[in-house]
Amino acid sequence: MTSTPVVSETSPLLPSHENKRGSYSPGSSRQISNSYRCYTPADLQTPFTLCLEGVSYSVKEDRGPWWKNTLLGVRRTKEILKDVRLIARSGQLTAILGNSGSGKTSLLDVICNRMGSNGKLQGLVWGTPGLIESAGYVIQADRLMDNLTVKETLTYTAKLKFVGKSSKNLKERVEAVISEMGLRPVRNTRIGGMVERGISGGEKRRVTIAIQLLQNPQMLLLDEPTTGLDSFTAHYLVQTLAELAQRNKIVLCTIHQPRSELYKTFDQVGIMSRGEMIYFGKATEMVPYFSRLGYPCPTFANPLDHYVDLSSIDTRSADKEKESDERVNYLRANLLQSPHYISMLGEITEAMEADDHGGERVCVSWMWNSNNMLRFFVSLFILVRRSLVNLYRNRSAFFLRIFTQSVFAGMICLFLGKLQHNQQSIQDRIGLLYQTVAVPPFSAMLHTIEEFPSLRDLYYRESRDGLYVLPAFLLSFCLYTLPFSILSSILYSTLTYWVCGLQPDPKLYAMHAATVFFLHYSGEIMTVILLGMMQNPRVASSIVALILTISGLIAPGFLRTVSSMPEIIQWLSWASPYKYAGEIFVANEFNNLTLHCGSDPVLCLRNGSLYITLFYPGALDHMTRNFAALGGFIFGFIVIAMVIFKIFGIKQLH
Ligand SMILES: Nc1ncnc2c1ncn2[C@@H]1O[C@H](COP(=O)(O)OP(=O)(O)OP(=O)(O)O)[C@@H](O)[C@H]1O
Repeated sequence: MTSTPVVSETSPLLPSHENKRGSYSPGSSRQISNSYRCYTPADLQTPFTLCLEGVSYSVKEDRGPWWKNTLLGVRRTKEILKDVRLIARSGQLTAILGNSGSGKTSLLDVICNRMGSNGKLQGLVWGTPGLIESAGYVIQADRLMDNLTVKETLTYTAKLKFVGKSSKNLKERVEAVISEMGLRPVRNTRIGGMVERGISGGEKRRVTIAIQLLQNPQMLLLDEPTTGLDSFTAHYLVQTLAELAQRNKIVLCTIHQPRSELYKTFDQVGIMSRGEMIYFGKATEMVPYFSRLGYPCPTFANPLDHYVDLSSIDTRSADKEKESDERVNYLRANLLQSPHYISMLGEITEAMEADDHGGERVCVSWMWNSNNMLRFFVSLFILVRRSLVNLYRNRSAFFLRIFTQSVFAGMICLFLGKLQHNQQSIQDRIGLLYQTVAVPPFSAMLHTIEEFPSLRDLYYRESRDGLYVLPAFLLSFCLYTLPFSILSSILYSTLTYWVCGLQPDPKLYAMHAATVFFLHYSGEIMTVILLGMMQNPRVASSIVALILTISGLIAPGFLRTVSSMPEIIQWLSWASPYKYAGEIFVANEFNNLTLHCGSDPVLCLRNGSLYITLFYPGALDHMTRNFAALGGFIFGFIVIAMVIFKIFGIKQLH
């Protein structure tokens, strides 16, 4: 097996997990070389082979109450895969079956090097050079953008995947994949979501598979591709997978409750229990094999279902568990001694000995072979455009993004009316400014909570597929929300400022609107930070709401003068954008504001500047500092978001 190296180093923009990819597992007895070799698809030789030799995978799991885990470090090791051996060759469709929790998904994760960081892998995952690195992995859930059509979904993915390729080539590839997956009739139909119906569940699965086929992988791994589909659609999908395999690909899928006819569609079947293989071999030999062991398949029973049940551990009672445990041990022991399994072990050894790459790590060059800077900016542009198109198609969300703040503003205007210049109007002004500090970040949070989680989950999948890197994703979200933030802030400010009658000076108005924008935008990014830490949007929104409410209470000084607050709270207020925004609003509005005294000339504030002197001393001199601080907060929040996503990593999605 020879191949031509094309690029000798991986890209610095490559996500860290990409750099770790290699044909050899950490526990491998073969030596792992530090150098990378890169291949173009043309270098990937046929036939392709995937071998697993003695693969065991375990994770550290928390045990007992959290405080014990945290303080005493009590963790137990959980074995997920035990001594798994298998071989799959191009042209074969292999199905991995097993009851829930038997380790099917973990097996695919291990093959594709997508295990979590708390896992320990032993044994060897070996593939023809470039095979594993270029593999397509179809996860259980369809993470797609609801409002894009099938063709648009594939076109955007192709653009992200093949930066620098001509649009004619991309179009051809997209059309080819659409035809391959039988999506022609729905190519211009929207994907659809919970509210607006689009293509069917089976078609969504096909789109998810089509995405992986864009790069024409030689190996396709699918985690339960038929889950949630009716039996006809599931059958049709598995037939498609068999056709894909016939095009010289390795297709390996885990599957739940397949129809009995599918039994003949699979070339190989693996049945797992407790992380061990109970059967691995040709599908057609499965029934005779189990029959020889004394477990014939009853007439009219689905052999796949029957033998999965047979190899499952029944935990309903201690007796049943013991009995099923003994049966599974018996089946496992027999598999290890069976002639077809022993001959497969020989094939594994033979396939790996034919490898002349000596354990070097490989990468596939076409994923990252274009100029990195160019790739970064092109992916940024595509991501922004894709998000905008997706949002624009959802008219209600699109208009809400622009006008929600204006509705708030309208309510405030209705409530306050035109502000007077009497003594009571001081209170009215402070009330208006308090709302102006509180509303923008809150309304930004509402939109981000609605839109960001699905984009984030898409990022988790697409970055694992090597489409783009974290900075491109986060910056694309910042750029995508920027025009909405600007527009809705201008609308909000214009309404409240001119209808309520704040100081009629265009320069002061511009400063007021800019401050509203800074607050709105910082609310967006603060929510992104929380959504990077927490998967559950409800928890994230509660925490953001709490932070915003507390900040609104203590930082701008509208409810209680800052100087009269306990010192610790005064210090805390420095960490909130509200403090700086509050000062700008007050300085803007109260400076040289003429106020009438009415009937009581003694208890009277004739000039707003006095209000500033009393309650916001120095606010007029701090204007530049305050604007710089607001800009700094936005920059800081973006940096924190990057760090948070780095720390919390790319979630494993199934
Ligand atoms: N990172 C992890 N930490 C702790 N336990 C894990 C981890 N990954 C997998 N497991 C456990 O390993 C076992 C096998 O999980 P896996 O998802 O591979 O099963 P499965 O056969 O795909 O199940 P299903 O058919 O329900 O999806 C389960 O008990 C699961 O809880």
